[in-house]
Amino acid sequence: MKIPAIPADEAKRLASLHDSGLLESGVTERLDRMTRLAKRMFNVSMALITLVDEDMLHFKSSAGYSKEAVPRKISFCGHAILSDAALVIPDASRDERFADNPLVTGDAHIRFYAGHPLRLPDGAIVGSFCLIDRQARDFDGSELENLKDFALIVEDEFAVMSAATTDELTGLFNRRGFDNLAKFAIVGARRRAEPLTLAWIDLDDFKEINDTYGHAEGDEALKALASVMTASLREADLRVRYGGDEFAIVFSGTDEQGAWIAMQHLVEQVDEWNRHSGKPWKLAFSWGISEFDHGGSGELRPWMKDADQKMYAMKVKNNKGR
Ligand SMILES: Nc1nc2c(ncn2[C@@H]2O[C@H](COP(=O)(O)OP(=O)(O)OP(=O)(O)O)[C@@H](O)[C@H]2O)c(=O)[nH]1
Repeated sequence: MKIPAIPADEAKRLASLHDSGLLESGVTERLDRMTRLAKRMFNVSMALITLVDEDMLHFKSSAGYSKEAVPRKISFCGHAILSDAALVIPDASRDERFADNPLVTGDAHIRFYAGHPLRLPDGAIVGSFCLIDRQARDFDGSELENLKDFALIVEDEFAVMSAATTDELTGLFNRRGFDNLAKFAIVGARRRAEPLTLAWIDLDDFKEINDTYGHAEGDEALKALASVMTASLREADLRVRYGGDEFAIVFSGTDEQGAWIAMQHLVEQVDEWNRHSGKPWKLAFSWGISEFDHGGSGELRPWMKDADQKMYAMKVKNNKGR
């Protein structure tokens, strides 16, 4: 069996996939309609929209298949993301790359596979639109064109999904993105019995930057904080501009102490930015952190409120009361 190679731009690809929020944003009816339609139209056992992360193949939508994920190492889609063109395997049992693959020899009994890579708007190939059948079959040129059209529609859908949850100015998740993704982060943390910590951030004296130097310069300050956040935090940390000069970070697999260390690092990086920015104003913020209470109600709002109140206490303490 041939294990899929790792793409040359893997780190960038994974960063785009994680930033897109697609892994956490759950199933959507519009994608399900596409896989159901493809399954019928091509008359195959399964039609899938997959996402390939570090280790696993995730099913963003699946018609005819009920598993949540399979290891990337044995996946067909791990191969499909390596090229711009579709990967077509008429009979996997006769293909040396796949003949002894457990998905071919085992219960899944895959014979035919056709997968078209799926790109995000920034060009990163994050998964594939694929058709699978339990019988060997051919796939002609017009079917290939149809498969490509399905893939292009899904790419448009990914772009819309990502635009709806992205803050245009900073590129971070927006309020809608936060509301969707934080709920998934809670569900995941509960399932894995892992800590989850929220940081709430509010810029200090931001109105003064706007009033003294103009709105465009205020926008520069918001963008600067976003880029320092992106550079100083881990890929898996969810970075959000909640609105105005309010930002949030969801630290997965991190307790309050870990989040505190990450926030200290962010404060240092912002200080460093201030030293070299050449701007007449300084970036400064107040912050509060709150670890998710697994024994509590499981609700998002009380958790946000707790982090916001701690942020506000810091603001008052620093004589920066609103
Ligand atoms: N430039 C710019 N300003 C914005 C944007 N959204 C909100 N604002 C402004 O952000 C300011 C937020 O007000 P405050 O929260 O009182 O700002 P502050 O001066 O940081 O107050 P403290 O939090 O008490 O330090 C308001 O002046 C809004 O007009 C934006 O997208 N761009």
